[in-house]
Amino acid sequence: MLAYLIRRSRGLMLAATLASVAAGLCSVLLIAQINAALTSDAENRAGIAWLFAAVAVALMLSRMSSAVLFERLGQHALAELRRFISRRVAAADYRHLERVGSARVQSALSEHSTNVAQFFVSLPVILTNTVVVVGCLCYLALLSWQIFLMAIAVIGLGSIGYHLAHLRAIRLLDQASSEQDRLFGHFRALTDGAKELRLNRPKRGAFIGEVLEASIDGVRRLRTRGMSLFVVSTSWGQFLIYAFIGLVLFVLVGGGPDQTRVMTGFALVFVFMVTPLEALLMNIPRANLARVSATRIGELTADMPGMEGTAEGTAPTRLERLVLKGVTHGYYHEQSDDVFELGPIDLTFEPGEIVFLVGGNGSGKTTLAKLLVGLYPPEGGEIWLNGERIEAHNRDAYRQLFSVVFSDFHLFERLLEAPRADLDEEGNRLLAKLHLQHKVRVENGAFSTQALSQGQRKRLALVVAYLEDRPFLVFDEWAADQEPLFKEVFYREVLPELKRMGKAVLVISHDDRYFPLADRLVRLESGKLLAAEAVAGAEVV
Ligand SMILES: Nc1ncnc2c1ncn2[C@@H]1O[C@H](COP(=O)(O)OP(=O)(O)OP(=O)(O)O)[C@@H](O)[C@H]1O
Repeated sequence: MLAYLIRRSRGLMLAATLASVAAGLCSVLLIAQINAALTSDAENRAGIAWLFAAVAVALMLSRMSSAVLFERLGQHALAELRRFISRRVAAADYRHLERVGSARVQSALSEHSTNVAQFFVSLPVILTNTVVVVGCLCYLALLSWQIFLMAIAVIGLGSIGYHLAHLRAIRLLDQASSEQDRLFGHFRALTDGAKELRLNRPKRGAFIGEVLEASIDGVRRLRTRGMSLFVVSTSWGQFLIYAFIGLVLFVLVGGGPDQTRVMTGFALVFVFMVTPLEALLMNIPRANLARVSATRIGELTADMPGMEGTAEGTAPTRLERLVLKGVTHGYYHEQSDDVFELGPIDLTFEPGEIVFLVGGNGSGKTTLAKLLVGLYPPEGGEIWLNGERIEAHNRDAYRQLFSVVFSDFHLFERLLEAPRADLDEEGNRLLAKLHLQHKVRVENGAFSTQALSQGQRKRLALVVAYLEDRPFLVFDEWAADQEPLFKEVFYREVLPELKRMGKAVLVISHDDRYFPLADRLVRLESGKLLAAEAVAGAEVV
């Protein structure tokens, strides 16, 4: 994921890296000038002063550009990631998305994306300071190669300890990330379940104390342990630096003729090198946190199969005949280790026909609707539309045949679905038909408000389905929360009007007094279509 982001903004990345490296080099040059000024005689100093001033200005400019460019990169990366994740989620296979759940997606879009963007803020610090440290080591090598080798040995020793601690810390941060994904689900429950939590004190207490806070604490504990390990390894690294400085200054530098020059050089280089080294040690953990988050985002999006056939096929505009031949679908329930099997289902739909799908709770009506409209590809059997078999490559085009109001429908702020010139006019006509004209208007392609009752919002969803003007409409218990007047309007006015318009309509319903209005009644029981003779009333199956 990080590599992908770096590739996406290669030019900016290169410029920012060059600016960081230039800043590092200028820093090292500056220390060399200071050392030269300390040990040179008066007449050479004027030349050194000009060089010093030039390098100081170059350092300021390169630091500025590197920080600005990396800030830009960070924001760019954040926007890019959010775009990327949103697109992947929008295009993901629906069944897979149901399994992943919204908490993981929310976590990836917010915290993980921010962590990854933070990587680009840490990167210039890491780059600049690496150059400074490497430059200082080279300068040390020029002053004394024995001490240089010593420094390398100490750095090697420090790195091993640092690395081992890091491996453990990253594992802890990874566990913290998984817990955090769960935590985002609990945050959602905090608002989605606001009513239930207020009405039931023991439930509220248990949820807050045992579920939410336990999860908050879990993230805190794992993060604290992970980050503490980083701090411990950072302190270990810092200790080694000072141990090395002490060793060189008090033990290794003998009393040779060059002693003052070498000692001044070392003292300067060390003092100069300590801050970059510390900055390096502090910023590597942040980069690692970004890596953990990037891996999470990578996992979420990589095993998110795209919807089939989104790029191909023109959407069908006509329905002549839709046939389900022995289609099946199964849900595996992990906790109870059982499977819900729907089908095999054989059904045919034609334009201008109102079909009622009825059955007890959990009999598989919604699942059958999802199969019919192509949200679930059939695990067995076939779907044929107008003599053409629906397969992976044309499934997305096939889905464009339907308008559905599911029982857990979502209303978008804008009426995105119907780019037509008379959208406002037609929308307001339909609102009036459903007695909503005094509550809400369609203005500039959007509903003026959504602050309505659930039944009223469902009427808005019906307006949207009308405006989409698709050949096949599916209503999943649309009338369930409507008052008797609107049940009458729905069953006796809306459905016949849709029939007259030549639409095929599948109505999932529990309103048995309206069953005789169906052209055909399809009854499901435990995932199986009931035999025709078992249903009284309208024509069956
Ligand atoms: N996303 C899912 N994951 C796993 N199992 C599911 C899922 N959705 C439904 N099921 C299971 O499939 C079975 C059928 O569910 P479905 O929602 O299709 O029934 P239904 O007839 O529409 O019920 P209701 O009248 O209550 O809406 C149920 O036993 C349910 O447990």
